[in-house]
Amino acid sequence: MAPGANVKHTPASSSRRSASPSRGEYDTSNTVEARKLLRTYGLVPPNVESFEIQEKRCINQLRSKQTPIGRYLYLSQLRATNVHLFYRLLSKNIKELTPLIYTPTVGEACQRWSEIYAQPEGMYLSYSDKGHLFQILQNWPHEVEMTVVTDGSRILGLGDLGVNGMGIPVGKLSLYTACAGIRPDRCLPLTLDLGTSNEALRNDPMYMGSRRPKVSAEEEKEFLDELMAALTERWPGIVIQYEDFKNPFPSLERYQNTYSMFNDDIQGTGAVILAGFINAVKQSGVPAANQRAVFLGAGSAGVGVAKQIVEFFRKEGLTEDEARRCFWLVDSKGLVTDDRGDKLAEHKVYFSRPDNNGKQYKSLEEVIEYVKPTILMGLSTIGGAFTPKIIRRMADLNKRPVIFPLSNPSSKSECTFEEAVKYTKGRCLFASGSPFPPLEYEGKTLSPGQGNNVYVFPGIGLGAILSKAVNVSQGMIYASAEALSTALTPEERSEDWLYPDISRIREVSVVVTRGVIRAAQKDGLDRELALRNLSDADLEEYIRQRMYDPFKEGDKVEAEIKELAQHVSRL
Ligand SMILES: NC(=O)C1=CN([C@@H]2O[C@H](COP(=O)(O)OP(=O)(O)OC[C@H]3O[C@@H](n4cnc5c(N)ncnc54)[C@H](O)[C@@H]3O)[C@@H](O)[C@H]2O)C=CC1
Ligand SMILES: CC(=O)C(=O)O
Ligand SMILES: [Mg+2]
Repeated sequence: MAPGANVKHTPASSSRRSASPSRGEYDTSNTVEARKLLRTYGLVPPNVESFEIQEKRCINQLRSKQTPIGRYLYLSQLRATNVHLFYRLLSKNIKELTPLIYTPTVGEACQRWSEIYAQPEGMYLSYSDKGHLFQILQNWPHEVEMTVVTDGSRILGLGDLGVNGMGIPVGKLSLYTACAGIRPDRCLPLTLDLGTSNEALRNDPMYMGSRRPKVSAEEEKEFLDELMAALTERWPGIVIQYEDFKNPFPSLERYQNTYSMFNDDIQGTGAVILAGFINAVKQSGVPAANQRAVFLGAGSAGVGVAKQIVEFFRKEGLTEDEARRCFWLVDSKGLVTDDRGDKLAEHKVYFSRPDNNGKQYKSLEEVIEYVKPTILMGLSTIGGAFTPKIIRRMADLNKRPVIFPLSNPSSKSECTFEEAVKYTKGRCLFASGSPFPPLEYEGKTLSPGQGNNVYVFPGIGLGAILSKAVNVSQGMIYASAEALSTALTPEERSEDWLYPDISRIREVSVVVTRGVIRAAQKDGLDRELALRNLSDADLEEYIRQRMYDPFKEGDKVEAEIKELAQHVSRL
C-alpha cells in the first residue's frame, strides 16, 4: 500500500501539532496576564522583557556561533520555538540575517540537510504518495495562502540535492513573511521527493529521501497535475511558487493559465534583473537599439531574464525581432546558434542565432570578441567564469560596462564585486545574485547591487493573494519589475545604486505588491474587486494593514486574553 493510503483526515483549522510555527507561548515579552492565561506562568523566567533586551541576547548568541551553518541552525531553532521573536529579529536585522537564512548559507544547509536536520519545517510528498496527495495535505494543520515548492533537482548552482533542497522553500518563505508580511502560519514549504539523479546522495545512508532515480518527465507531469489540483482544492486561494526545478518550462507552460502560480527562477529572476537593468541603462546612457547582451548560461534563469528584457526593449520602440537579436546566449557548448549541430532545448530556440555565418564560438572570450557586448550576464553556475581578462575587455569596450554575475551561492558567482571593480577601474554597473560587501575604491565607498529575486517574489505572491488573482500573468510579472525599478530613494539614485537598500525591503515590497495588484486588475484576473476603487495611496495603506507585523503579535495575544476574560466573567 502507498504510504499515503492510510492517512487520516484531520480538521483544517487544527493547530495542536508542531510541524508549524509556534505561537510564541514562551516568549519572554508576554505579560504576566498573558502567561497566566496561556498557562505558561512559571515556565519562563519572571522578567517581562522588551524587544531590545531580547534582540541583544539573540544577536550575542547568534554572533557567538563560529560558522555560518552554526548561525543558520541557531536561527532555525529560534523560528521553531518562538516564531514572532524570530521575525522581529529578522525584520530589524535584515541585512545581517538574510545571508544566513538565504543565499549563500542556505546552499550549504541544503548540501548538509540530512546531516543537520533537526525538526520538520514543511511537507514532503513522495512519488509513492501519488493518488493520495490530497489526503496527505490534510495533515498540514493550518490554512495556507502561499507555498514554495521544489523537487530539489537544481538547488541554486549546486545541482540535484533531492529532498535536501527543503532549505530553499523554508528560506524563501521566511522572506515572504519578513519582506511581504505573509503570516508565517499561512506559508507552506513543500518538497517533492521525485527521486534524485544524484547517485552519491542515493548511496548516502543519511540521505532522507527515497533511493529511486529521478522519475521520468511524463511521471513528473502526472504527479504535478495531481499536486496542483490537490493544493487548490485543499486551499482554494493558494498561490504556488515553483522553485529550483531542473527543467521548469513545461510546468510553467502547463499551469500558468489554470492556477495562481508562477516560476520564480524564470519569471521572478527575469523581473528582478529587468528592474536593475532599467536603472543600469539610465546610468550607462546606451539606448536599447545599441545594446548587445552576452549571457553566459541559457537555462531557466538566463532565458527568463532575456525574455523580460526583450519586453522592455519592445516598450522602448524596438520590434520583437530587433529586440531578440540584441542577445547572444552561451551554454556549456558555446554560442547558441541554429547550425551548431546539436538539437537545441526548446527554450533556447527563440534566442538561437542565425547570423554566425557558419562559425561556432566555443569560449566566452571568443563570443565577447565576436559580439563586443555592452552587457555581460552570468547565469551559468560557473564560479569565476568572468576572468580578469574578460572583465578588462568589457571595460575596454564600454564606458560603463554592465556586469551581472548572478549565479548562486557566492562560490558560483561568475566574479566577485572586488574583481569587477578592480578590472573595470570602478566603472562597472554591477549586480550579483549573492551579496558581496561594499568596498573602498579611490576614496569612495562602492556598494554592489544584489540582483536577486528576493526583491520581487514577496510582492508578486502578496499581490496575487490580496487581489485574489486567478492566474499570475506576464503583465503582473512585468509590473513587479517596473515597480521595483522606481522604488529607489533619491539618495540611493545619487549613489548610482541599481536596487534599493535591502533594509527597506518591506516598504519596497509594498510598492511591488501595489504594481502587481494594478496589473492583475488591468488583465481582469482579480477577484477582490473592491481594491479597484482605491487610490494608489489607499491601496498601499491597505497592503500595509494586511501585512503581518511581528511587533504587534503581543498586542493580539493581549486582545484575545481580554476577550476571553470578558467571556469568562459573563459565565
Ligand atoms: N540571482 C538570482 O536571483 C537567481 C540566480 N540564479 C542562478 O542562476 C544559475 C542558473 O540557474 P538556472 O538557469 O535555473 O539553471 P539551469 O540549469 O537551467 O541553466 C544553467 C545554464 O548554464 C549553462 N552552463 C553550464 N555550464 C556551463 C559552462 N561551463 N559554460 C557556459 N554555460 C554553462 C547550461 O548549459 C545552462 O544553459 C544558478 O546558479 C542559480 O543559482 C537562478 C535564479 C535566480
Ligand atoms: C535565487 C534563486 O532563486 C536561485 O539562485 O535559484
Ligand atoms: Mg531559485
